[in-house]
Amino acid sequence: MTGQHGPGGSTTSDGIGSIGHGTGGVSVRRRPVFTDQGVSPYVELDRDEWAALAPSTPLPLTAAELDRLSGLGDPIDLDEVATIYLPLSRLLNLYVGSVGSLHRVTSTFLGERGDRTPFVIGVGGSVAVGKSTTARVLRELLARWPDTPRVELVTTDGFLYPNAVLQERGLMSRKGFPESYDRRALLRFVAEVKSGAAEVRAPRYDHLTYDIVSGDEIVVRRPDVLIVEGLNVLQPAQHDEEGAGALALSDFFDFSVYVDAAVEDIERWYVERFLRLRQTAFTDPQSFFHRFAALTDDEAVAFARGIWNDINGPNLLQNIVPTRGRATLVMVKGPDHSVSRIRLRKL
Ligand SMILES: Nc1ncnc2c1ncn2[C@@H]1O[C@H](COP(=O)(O)OP(=O)(O)O)[C@@H](O)[C@H]1O
Ligand SMILES: CC(C)(COP(=O)(O)O)[C@@H](O)C(=O)NCCC(=O)O
Repeated sequence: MTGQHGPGGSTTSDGIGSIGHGTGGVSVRRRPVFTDQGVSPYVELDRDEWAALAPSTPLPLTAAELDRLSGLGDPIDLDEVATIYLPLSRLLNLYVGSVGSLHRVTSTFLGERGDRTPFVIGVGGSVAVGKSTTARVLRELLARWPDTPRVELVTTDGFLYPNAVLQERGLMSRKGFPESYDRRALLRFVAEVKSGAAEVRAPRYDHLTYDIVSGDEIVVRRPDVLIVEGLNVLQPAQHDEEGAGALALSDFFDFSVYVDAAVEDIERWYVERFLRLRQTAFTDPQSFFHRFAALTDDEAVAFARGIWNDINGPNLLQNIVPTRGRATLVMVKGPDHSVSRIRLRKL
């Protein structure tokens, strides 16, 4: 995947653009991205160009808060948050304002009371690319903007079919593939939250037992922002037997982020996380992976690579990468997780 990010190709010249409005008002040259298919809808910014958009607001997170945020022991550093994630939260904050105005215009036109509906953000990408970390950082940052104090984060794993169903359908080794989810239930969930329903419930997945927790639920109560994080959030609509067009989950997104990196880096992050979990979560006798806690390092690496090669790698290439061009923003990470480039949809 290296060198094939986003709608592809190298960047060429021209166009002027600025995010402006509280980002320092920087005016920078923006270049349309040309691909084999023609002009892409994205503008591409390298790390420095993006960093120049950082607002002058003081960093609203303390080191202690960041510690809490980090995925599994690899804390994201404060500098990365200030440089990359804070400007992104400002852009999202501007979108929240604009989408709210549009919504009010529609309500006025319809002669309705303009109740605010949650702003919905999708965060997609491979297993182990850093979706959860990105989503958690965005949740903390967005909650600090005055107009979006209530931010809920939901992961799509709650909509995986329970293991018993996956086993019955021969899908246990396809966990994370689109067909391993109850996609209708997921779509209904997001549509209900977006429609402003007072209380919407989702099932909960437990990574420890590797299964849906029966009788447990996540309850979402009219947040200002809902972040939906998962492998398949940008999948196109499923068509029914008659071929009639259905809605895609992303039809309910006001903004979406695809977290991208080279496949070899993501595989390494997956193996490293597996090794860390072996020393922590897997030592719990309740863990689905408990039997692997006693593996030697070499055996554990071979086992994690096996899962990557059989499940997560093929899912990334077959199902997830093809959805990248549907995101509003593509965040490209280098080998150390630092963001090297950002593509933002302008057209
Ligand atoms: N920005 C980051 N800086 C440093 N480490 C990160 C960053 N994002 C993710 N990681 C680490 O990479 C691994 C995968 O991240 P995670 O957010 O759990 O991925 P996903 O939700 O996509 O499976 C974790 O071990 C996490 O700590
Ligand atoms: C639970 C997941 C499918 C991720 O689900 P998501 O929240 O992205 O919908 C994934 O983390 C997973 O467990 N995949 C199965 C292969 C593996 O054990 O890595």
